[in-house]
Amino acid sequence: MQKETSNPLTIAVLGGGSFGTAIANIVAGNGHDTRQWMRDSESAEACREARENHKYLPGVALHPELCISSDLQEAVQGCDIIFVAIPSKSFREVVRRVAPLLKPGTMLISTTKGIEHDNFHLMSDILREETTGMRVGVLSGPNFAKEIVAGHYTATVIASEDESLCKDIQTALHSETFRVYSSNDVFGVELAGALKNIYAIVTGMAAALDRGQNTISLLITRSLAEMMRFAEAMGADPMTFIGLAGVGDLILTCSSDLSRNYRVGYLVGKGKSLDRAVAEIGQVAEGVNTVRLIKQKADEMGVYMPLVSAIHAILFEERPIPEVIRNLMSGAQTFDVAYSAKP
Ligand SMILES: NC(=O)C1=CN([C@@H]2O[C@H](COP(=O)(O)OP(=O)(O)OC[C@H]3O[C@@H](n4cnc5c(N)ncnc54)[C@H](O)[C@@H]3O)[C@@H](O)[C@H]2O)C=CC1
Ligand SMILES: O=C(CO)COP(=O)(O)O
Repeated sequence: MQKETSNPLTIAVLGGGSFGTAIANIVAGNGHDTRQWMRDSESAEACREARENHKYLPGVALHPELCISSDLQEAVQGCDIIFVAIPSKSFREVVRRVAPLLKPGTMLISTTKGIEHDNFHLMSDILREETTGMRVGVLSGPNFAKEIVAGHYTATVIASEDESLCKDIQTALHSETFRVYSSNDVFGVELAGALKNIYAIVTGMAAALDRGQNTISLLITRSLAEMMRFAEAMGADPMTFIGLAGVGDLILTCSSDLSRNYRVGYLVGKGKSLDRAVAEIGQVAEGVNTVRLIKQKADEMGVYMPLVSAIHAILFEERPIPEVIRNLMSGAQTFDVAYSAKP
């Protein structure tokens, strides 16, 4: 359905996958001049002709006014807002290509829940490093692309130190079924989105091993404790983790096989190799790389993250699952809640 907007903007979405398509459909539906860029001209042509992104969101009609292009310059020219929905592995390469094509003051919004391979740069770091004079934000929350396009009531978070950017993104994305909350803790929101993928692998594995709801609840709650402990050690605000981008996305991703990360864990739990599981899913599962990076960082900083160590041991150290579970269950029994509202 087309919504009238009093302030139509020019918006590009970079990335031809499921989340890029979902975001592009929302903003086009809100009456903005919207272009979706995908690198492959054949895929762009197929989406244009069928008015459907058959590979990533089969059966979902693309908005009639959404313009799909494989020409980067055409897609981003004159844009007020650019959403970057490119997997972390290729994020820098795409931002570097797009940087010289932007007008000053463009709002650049990452939707990517990952950490750059081989270093510890988050996507907003890359946006700042590769461009000058742009306004940067991060979008993250409990947001399965498939449920967004199906019109399920959904909320997300826009994080930026730039308050007016937050307002503009809230207005551009808000619809009858989509709400956008704001935060000024960019690092916390972004870290939460990346970290929760690890724990979705863990709970997917627990589901494959036929563990019940007690186990899932234990895992989700202790995952949150670990995420907050790590966030605090890294200088983020742990309270951000009790919001939509933290516990909201953690519950979502750890409870549903719509999550690719959960499915990786499930397949490994059923005996498949990690490579086989990733190949079978055929879409990005950011958590696999994030496990490696967080394990390394937590070890360097001396942060206690038993679930990260456990899933790392299973995925990358060829340790048998029963042995890893035994170790986890025999670890020290400490305080439940380490944070207190009392002064
Ligand atoms: N799918 C979802 O429900 C959600 C995904 N996200 C995040 O959004 C990011 C993107 O995810 P999806 O769209 O779901 O991934 P996807 O696997 O569905 O699609 C990724 C897209 O990126 C493109 N791509 C890969 N390398 C590229 C390159 N070098 N240049 C240009 N394009 C390239 C692929 O061709 C594909 O179109 C991920 O970091 C994910 O964590 C965030 C919220 C929800
Ligand atoms: O981040 C997501 C939902 O909020 C999607 O999770 P997956 O990348 O595991 O599919």
